[in-house]
Amino acid sequence: MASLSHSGQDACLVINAGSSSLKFSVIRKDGATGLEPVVSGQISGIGTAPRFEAKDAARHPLADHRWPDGENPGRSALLHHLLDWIAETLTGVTLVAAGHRVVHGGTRFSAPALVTPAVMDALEGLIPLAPLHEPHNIAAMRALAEIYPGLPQVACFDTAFHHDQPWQSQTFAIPRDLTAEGVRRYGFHGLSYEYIAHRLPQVAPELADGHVVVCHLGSGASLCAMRGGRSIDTTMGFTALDGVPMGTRPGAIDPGVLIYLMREKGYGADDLEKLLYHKSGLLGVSGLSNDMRDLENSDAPAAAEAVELFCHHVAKQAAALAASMGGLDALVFTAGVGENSTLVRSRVAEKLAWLGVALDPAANRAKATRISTQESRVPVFVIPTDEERMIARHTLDTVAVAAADRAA
Ligand SMILES: Nc1ncnc2c1ncn2[C@@H]1O[C@H](COP(=O)(O)OP(=O)(O)O)[C@@H](O)[C@H]1O
Ligand SMILES: CC(=O)OP(=O)(O)O
Ligand SMILES: [Mg+2]
Repeated sequence: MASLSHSGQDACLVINAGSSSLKFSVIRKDGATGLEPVVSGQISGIGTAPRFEAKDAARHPLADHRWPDGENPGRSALLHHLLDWIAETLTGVTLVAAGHRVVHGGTRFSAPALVTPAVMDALEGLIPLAPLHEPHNIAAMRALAEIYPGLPQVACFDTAFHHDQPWQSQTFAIPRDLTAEGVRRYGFHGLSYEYIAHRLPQVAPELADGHVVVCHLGSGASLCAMRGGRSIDTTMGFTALDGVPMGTRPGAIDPGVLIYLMREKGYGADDLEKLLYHKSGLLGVSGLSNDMRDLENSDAPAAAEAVELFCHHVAKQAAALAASMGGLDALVFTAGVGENSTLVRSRVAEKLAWLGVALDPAANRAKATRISTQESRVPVFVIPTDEERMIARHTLDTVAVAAADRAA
């Protein structure tokens, strides 16, 4: 077992439970404002072929473990594997806080919150709005409370970044009493978009006030229209089902389909939830896999069709978001698929050529930061996201404010 000794260093543990992954990072404060990862990694391929990888600060491998075929450990076993590994490996690091990505904050949470039993109960109430994520976010909080009693924990919300969007981006065309109850569009992947909003001015200062569409394409996928670093509109809505197709979710679907399935085929709420969260998207269309890598490596026509449908909707939504904010000055790709799939980026860009998008194939293959040609009217960037860094920053700030309040 590798051991990392960083004696006397105060650090923040970050847990980010996505739909196909469990990402983590231990991040220490470096000077007054800097943050430096001590160790980071993820369990990817949850539900298909789980793999645990961890790297030290210099990105040298510390762990790489795959479970044997047929042994498919559940979420809870994988979380405990991860937490045991962290406890055994990180000797000498003093954890001063833990931060969690929490997918849904509902109407109550629009900023990071210290985790208390009452907060956890409130988050339990949001499980029906994010069944693929919220239970795992809460499970990580409860597990850490047992292993590290007294460690301050902070919930950082995916919905918070979208909180101040214009009303027309947040409102469904339904009776106002339902809107007032909170049946509205919230948007997700906000920690990722917030990180990109912070990185973009460093990568392209001339775009500080530009109209930017950010494509967060992972196992869950959404797009965000951003101007001046603020969210103007996004493709996900009340839940993380809306928008573009994903690993196992369909994206936007005519609600009439759901009424048809209920009336004519006897579907109940649980059947619909299974269909929409677990059996649709790339998996449903290909009949093979929810993982973009498997589809790109397959010769099956249905795999190619699934990739094509995904790219079709990403391009269509990018154009819709450009209309929503009144322009398109740059396009950004991020997250698992956005950062790694040359094919998806190139297909999406081809479909947006009429808007002035032109990729440089060599730069695209090389995963350069700027992948468009010099002539492209719309520059295109690949910017790796870092939700964990965003969570660490919010967590340490929230804990410091709480300590100052107690001292006052
Ligand atoms: N080299 C690659 N080529 C294509 N797709 C990739 C590659 N590496 C990762 N991916 C895709 O990224 C997805 C995971 O993205 P990620 O953002 O980590 O997801 P999430 O956080 O939603 O679980 C995988 O399901 C896989 O489809
Ligand atoms: C909100 C969401 O879909 O998250 P992820 O992409 O991490 O599954
Ligand atoms: Mg994710």
